[in-house]
Amino acid sequence: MSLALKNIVKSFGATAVLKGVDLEVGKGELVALLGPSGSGKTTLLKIIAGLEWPDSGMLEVDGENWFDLPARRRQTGFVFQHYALFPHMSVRENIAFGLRVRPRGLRPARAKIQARVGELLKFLQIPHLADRYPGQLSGGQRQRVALGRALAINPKLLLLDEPFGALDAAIRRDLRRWLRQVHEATGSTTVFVTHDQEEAFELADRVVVMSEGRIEQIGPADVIADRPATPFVARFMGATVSLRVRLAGGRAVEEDLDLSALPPSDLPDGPADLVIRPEDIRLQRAERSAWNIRARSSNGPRVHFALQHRDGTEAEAELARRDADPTLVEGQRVRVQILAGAVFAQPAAKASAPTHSSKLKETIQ
Ligand SMILES: Nc1ncnc2c1ncn2[C@@H]1O[C@H](COP(=O)(O)OP(=O)(O)OP(=O)(O)O)[C@@H](O)[C@H]1O
Repeated sequence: MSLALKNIVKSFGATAVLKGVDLEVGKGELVALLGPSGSGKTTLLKIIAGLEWPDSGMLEVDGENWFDLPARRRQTGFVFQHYALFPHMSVRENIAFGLRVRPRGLRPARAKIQARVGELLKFLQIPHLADRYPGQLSGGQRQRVALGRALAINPKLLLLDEPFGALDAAIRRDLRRWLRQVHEATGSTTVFVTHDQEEAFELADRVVVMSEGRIEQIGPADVIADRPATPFVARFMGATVSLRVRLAGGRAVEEDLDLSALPPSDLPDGPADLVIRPEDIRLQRAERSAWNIRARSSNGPRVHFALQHRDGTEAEAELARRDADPTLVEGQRVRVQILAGAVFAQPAAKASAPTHSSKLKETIQ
């Protein structure tokens, strides 16, 4: 099935949590909702599941208005991080639960339920755990059972909220691969929530980046990483350095920065923000430069430089230890070369803010 959310608005009291969300998910697609804590991901997922209601907006599934359907009729399977397994039920009973509580008329016969559970145990590679209780399982095994419980009803739509959130990194990686295989085998349309970029990028066909109740960008992982649509997405992807530059004839220019490696931009001339990953900055000793190294520190394989311009502007660079010139020490003046970065026109209100070289000019005058 495919789903379309249209202009979803939701507030809790005075707090606007979703501010007009539009999203389409295609049949069989695996989509990740990615964003910082509080951006509205879980609320959006709950609205799709029928566990929360929006103030306004539409949810169409295969063209049908789902806001007319109560949660139990929506045939969605969900795994929420805090939606624990029933501790007094065995694995087999937990997986059967969703089928046993289906409304009369939709509930399969007992033998059918047993057969479906047997099938799922095999599919999830956990038949040996069938008679254990949740308390006798590892975290990873519990998540497999939780997914089994969600899949039992043959959901039209699978909704997962931080499904591997509480597990350690190695188990998360294994489960991710496994979930991708499960998704490919079932073909179910899946929406999952995560704040872990790696998880979103490895698993999803498309990633939806959310911030403060809005969608900032929707796209495949490589497009989000290489062509962030907004400064927020660029920063969220690790571009933590933001510098004011000027655009002139499609090129970013700034007196004290070497920007020659940046591709041309099609933005109009004028002030702009250049958003850069610290690892895309190269430094070279240059005694007359306006930039100097304020601090150098290291975290094992990486060396981190805190940089400061004469006008007070700050930036940071990070290099692999083997690439870091040992003479680049605190107090050293350096030429700053930007190898890659995303350029954004400044919003009109901010357009009059000085670039660091114009601030510098004001200081000199
Ligand atoms: N039932 C509720 N009552 C009041 N406020 C709520 C409720 N549920 C969520 N919120 C608020 O709505 C905002 C968005 O919450 P939501 O759980 O959707 O964000 P999220 O992006 O999933 O965050 P996280 O990654 O931390 O789970 C938060 O500010 C949260 O405090």
